[in-house]
Amino acid sequence: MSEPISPKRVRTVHLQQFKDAGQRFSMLTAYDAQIASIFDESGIELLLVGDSASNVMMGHSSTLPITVDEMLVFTKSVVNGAHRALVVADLPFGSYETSPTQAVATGVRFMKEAGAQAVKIEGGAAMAEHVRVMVAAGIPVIAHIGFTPQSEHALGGYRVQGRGEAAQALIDDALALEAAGAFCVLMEMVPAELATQVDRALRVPTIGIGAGNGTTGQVLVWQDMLGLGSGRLPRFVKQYANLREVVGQAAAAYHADVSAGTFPAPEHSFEG
Ligand SMILES: Nc1nc(=O)c2c([nH]1)NC[C@@H]1CN(c3ccc(C(=O)N[C@@H](CCC(=O)O)C(=O)O)cc3)CN21
Ligand SMILES: CC(C)C(=O)C(=O)O
Ligand SMILES: [Mg+2]
Repeated sequence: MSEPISPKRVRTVHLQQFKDAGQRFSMLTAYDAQIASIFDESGIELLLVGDSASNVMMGHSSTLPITVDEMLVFTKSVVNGAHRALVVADLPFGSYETSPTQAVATGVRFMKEAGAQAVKIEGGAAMAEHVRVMVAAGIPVIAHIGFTPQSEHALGGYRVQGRGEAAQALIDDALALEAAGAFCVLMEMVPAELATQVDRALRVPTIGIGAGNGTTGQVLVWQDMLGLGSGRLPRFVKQYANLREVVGQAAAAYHADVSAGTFPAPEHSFEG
């Protein structure tokens, strides 16, 4: 077993070192400074300011409506809370697909205005030229393939990608995006064996969500992982805590104290 990789500040080069050393790294989403600092201090290497903020922060039913300006606020907040982890911003739907020029312009905003150290875009080989031009402009890019939620209407719903004949196309997408200069390829809802095969076919590290145990890294949406939401969780989530219960019980206890007149007590009050 090689020495654990534990940089003072995580950079893209370290993620390559993880893969080269046969080690795994972790990514969680974050949308605010306090949660970012907790995950940062817990050793999470990568923080994703996901466009899942559209769902978990704003209450929309998909990622499609969130805007660049909204994502910039969440990204600035995470950058302010993160000291060690690498902060990656999701480029939202409609902000990069039109052209490599549009993708560079949006990526530059996330780096210049919010301090993101990398960005993520959804799409396969059709986005390879976008990635190439972004990387040439100095924007580190994670390529997101498999189930790409921004394309849910084109894909016909939330479903596993790359089964059967589609497997080769997914491998080809991954290779094209690596060749274009993506420093990482993220796979969402892909059969475990296929994701493992992609990780082995690529030099660069892979990150999985619903992609089994053979990717270099893993990512989850933090509210799913910590049990803050109310809905049914996707199969790929492991729930490590039940914050909804903790927070709900605390709020109810506060409400009861206020109703009963037991909060505030003298120690919470000021004398004249
Ligand atoms: N809270 C949250 N968690 C996420 O993981 C997430 C978001 N939001 N928003 C953006 C995308 C959308 N994602 C999702 C959301 C739901 C399923 C889901 O319901 N999956 C089911 C059905 C799979 C199938 O039928 O093949 C599952 O059981 O996994 C999958 C991916 C992942 N991302
Ligand atoms: C689920 C992850 C990969 C994501 O793209 C997001 O949180 O928006
Ligand atoms: Mg996303």
